[in-house]
Amino acid sequence: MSITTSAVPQRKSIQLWQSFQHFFALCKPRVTSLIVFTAMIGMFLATPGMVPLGLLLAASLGIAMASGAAAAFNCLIEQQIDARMARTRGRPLPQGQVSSLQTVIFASVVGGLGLAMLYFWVNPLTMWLTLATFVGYAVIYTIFLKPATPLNIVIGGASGAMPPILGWAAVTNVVSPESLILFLIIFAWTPPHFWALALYRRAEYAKVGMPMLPVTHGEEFTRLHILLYTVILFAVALMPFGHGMSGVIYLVASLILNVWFMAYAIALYRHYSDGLAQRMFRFSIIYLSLLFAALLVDHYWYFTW
Ligand code: HEM
Ligand SMILES: CC(C)=CCC/C(C)=C/CC/C(C)=C/COP(=O)(O)OP(=O)(O)O
Repeated sequence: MSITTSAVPQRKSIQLWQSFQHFFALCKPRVTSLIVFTAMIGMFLATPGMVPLGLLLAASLGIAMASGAAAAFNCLIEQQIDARMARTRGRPLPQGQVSSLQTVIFASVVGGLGLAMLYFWVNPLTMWLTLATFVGYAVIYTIFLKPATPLNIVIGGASGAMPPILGWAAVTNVVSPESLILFLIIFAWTPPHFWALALYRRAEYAKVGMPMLPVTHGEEFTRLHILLYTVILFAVALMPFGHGMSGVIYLVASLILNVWFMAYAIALYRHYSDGLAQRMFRFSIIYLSLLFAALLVDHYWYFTW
């Protein structure tokens, strides 16, 4: 008797935990984490001192919730396509772990709460910019650009590049030239980041009819464009130093990371292999994380000493 009564609540709590995991997965948590990280760097760089803790928490959580909700809408809209690609068929919607209606309710509640938090506890400017970013990714990129043009990720990349602007606006209530420089870094980084993945996943994108660059213009053309965007990224990544936003620590870190990224782009351009494209994609994430971490270390190093 005691075994059956204790087994029921235990099963319930396991089910609850599994549901939480499914909804959490809809938010693309690893991408959202890096997005929030870049937004937080925008907040820290916007002030010489420490960001007030309450503001830091409210802005980070609000941006995380809006970003997670945007990702959930993307999963909802693309569920049929996701079901046909090996990389994405394990997601909660194609697996039937959550329904479309549940996803709409979840994304609306989480996104709405995130935006409300930004409006009331941060400032209206940050809320409006985050809403524009949300629409840019969930609607303009996902519904219109992605199925229509190989420039989808170049134009749509503007949404992914917004978080430092959001973070900066959260602290200062303005869109500053410095935050635009951080935007440009992510904007120039997005094409090599995505096209490296699209190269080794090109057969899947072709199968589902997504007009990604390697599908529409071929592998060699894509490799050349990865290289060209990496050159642009190199120049843009030096702008924080050139503009006087950061010092020698950032300059050295940036030079090392950019030479490394460039080495990948050149190697990929000269001799293509799926393995190399995969390594470059993985490195792109390390690159952006470390570049933004270097901005932070540099900022507080000079502040502290
Ligand atoms: C339009 C712009 C972008 C496109 C098209 C894009 C595309 C992708 C794709 C297709 C993946 C693979 C996901 C998977 O295998 O499930 C990925 C992974 C990733 N992206 Fe992006 N991305 C973009 C912008 C960004 C931005 C702005 C960030 C962060 C600042 C970011 C961070 C990441 C991270 C951290 C991963 C690894 C996720 C994991 O390991 O599960 N991406 N991206
Ligand atoms: C409100 C706010 C801060 C929003 C941030 C916008 C956002 C979530 C940008 C990230 C871009 C992203 C996850 C692209 C993945 O490409 P994809 O969706 O084409 O990849 P998939 O094929 O894996 O679905």
